[in-house]
Amino acid sequence: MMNAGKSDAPDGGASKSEVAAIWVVAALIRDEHGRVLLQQRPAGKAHGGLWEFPGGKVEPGELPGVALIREIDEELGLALAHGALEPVAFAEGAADAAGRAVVLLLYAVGQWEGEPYAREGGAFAWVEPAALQGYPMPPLDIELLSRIPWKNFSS
Ligand SMILES: Nc1nc2c([nH]c(=O)n2[C@@H]2O[C@H](COP(=O)(O)OP(=O)(O)OP(=O)(O)O)[C@@H](O)[C@H]2O)c(=O)[nH]1
Repeated sequence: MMNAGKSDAPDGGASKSEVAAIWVVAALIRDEHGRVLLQQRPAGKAHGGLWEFPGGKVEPGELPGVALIREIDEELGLALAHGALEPVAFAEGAADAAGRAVVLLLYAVGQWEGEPYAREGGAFAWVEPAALQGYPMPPLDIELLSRIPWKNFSS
């Protein structure tokens, strides 16, 4: 049913034509022990100090999987295998005052190579799945975490 009043839809009430989506991709990377790689956002940036699934913005015209491979190489120096990316969950944020909404796509990474190092500074950590909730995260990463079907990823 159409809602003529103020909307509580994901666009936060902004007119649809005023909302621009930012597409962001993130990786669920696990090591041989089943631990998950988290990255800490640098202080001074939006959500600074919070821990997120590593990734970044999709560039205009770029395929999400290609963006994820690029971002993980740029940020952590890991090489992901394109054929081994599996969509897991997504989360969508309300538009902010500037009419900007974020759509965050999480991919499980079946195969990767290299040793992570923080190429752009900041910290990263390998975290047991049961301990992930102890790491303060931005809102959409919290949603993704709640949607991960862990039974599909038993080690
Ligand atoms: N991972 C994540 N990103 C979010 C959330 N909410 C939200 O607005 N974002 C925004 O989504 C974008 C993620 O892209 P990014 O990781 O490349 O961000 P960045 O600050 O390094 O951007 P930059 O490359 O322009 O410096 C950022 O603008 C971040 O603020 C959220 O809940 N989780």
